[in-house]
Amino acid sequence: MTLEGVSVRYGESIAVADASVTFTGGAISALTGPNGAGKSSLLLAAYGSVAAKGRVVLDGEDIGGLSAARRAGRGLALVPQGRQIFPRLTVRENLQVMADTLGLPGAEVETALDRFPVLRERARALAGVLSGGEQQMLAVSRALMGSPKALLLDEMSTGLAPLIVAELMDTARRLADEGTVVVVVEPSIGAIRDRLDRGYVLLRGTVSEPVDGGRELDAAYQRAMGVTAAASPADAAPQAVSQRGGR
Ligand SMILES: Nc1ncnc2c1ncn2[C@@H]1O[C@H](COP(=O)(O)OP(=O)(O)OP(=O)(O)O)[C@@H](O)[C@H]1O
Repeated sequence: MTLEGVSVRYGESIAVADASVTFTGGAISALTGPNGAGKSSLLLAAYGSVAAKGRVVLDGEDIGGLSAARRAGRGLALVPQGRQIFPRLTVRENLQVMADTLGLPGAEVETALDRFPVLRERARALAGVLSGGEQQMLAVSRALMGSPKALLLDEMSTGLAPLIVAELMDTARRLADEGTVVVVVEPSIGAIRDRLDRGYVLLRGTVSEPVDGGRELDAAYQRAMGVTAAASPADAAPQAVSQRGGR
């Protein structure tokens, strides 16, 4: 999946500045950077939840002009920050809503319940009473309905116990191994860095060169932040790049 020249503005303020980046299938890619750097805005722009300029190419098709619902129909899935499940609906009903939205058969709800054993056990519980980790599993399982080509996970690990994060990353790895584009966005990648194939640092709306390996990405992030402290804002942003290819 390729984002080309994506920009997001909120009034006068520029959250994402002409970002170009390719996330390939078969790999877990990360986007990291400090709070307010524009990470969520870039994901929301890709998903179509905020107005943005630029191209969003998935599987060779520019879906940048489509609504979020149509992008979902083309195979793009987002687990937003805060999960955004329906707290007053049961686990099963949350999954049913997605099945209805995407026009999927009821069997897909059963498949989604079986993706994490805890969802099957809590199928009739209100989603709002689930623990944070259980809600995240529900959000991920719901996003995977319809077998997306690309899965965007915004701050998936926030507030979760290491074992839950590990289970979610196992799922991410399985998806990547099947060829799915998996993108995790985290302000701190320490807990998952050994699970990452490559990544990018986002500073003030500008995306860095790709960095191979989670440890290397962590180091690049630290360096970028060090440079920020020592130099002028214009010097601080990593070099923007334009890449082509990928899914
Ligand atoms: N709906 C909005 N209206 C106005 N400004 C916004 C809106 N959403 C985000 N911003 C601003 O855009 C900038 C980028 O925000 P964004 O949430 O994309 O950053 P982020 O890197 O995801 O941050 P965090 O790690 O804290 O979630 C910030 O300055 C933020 O205040």
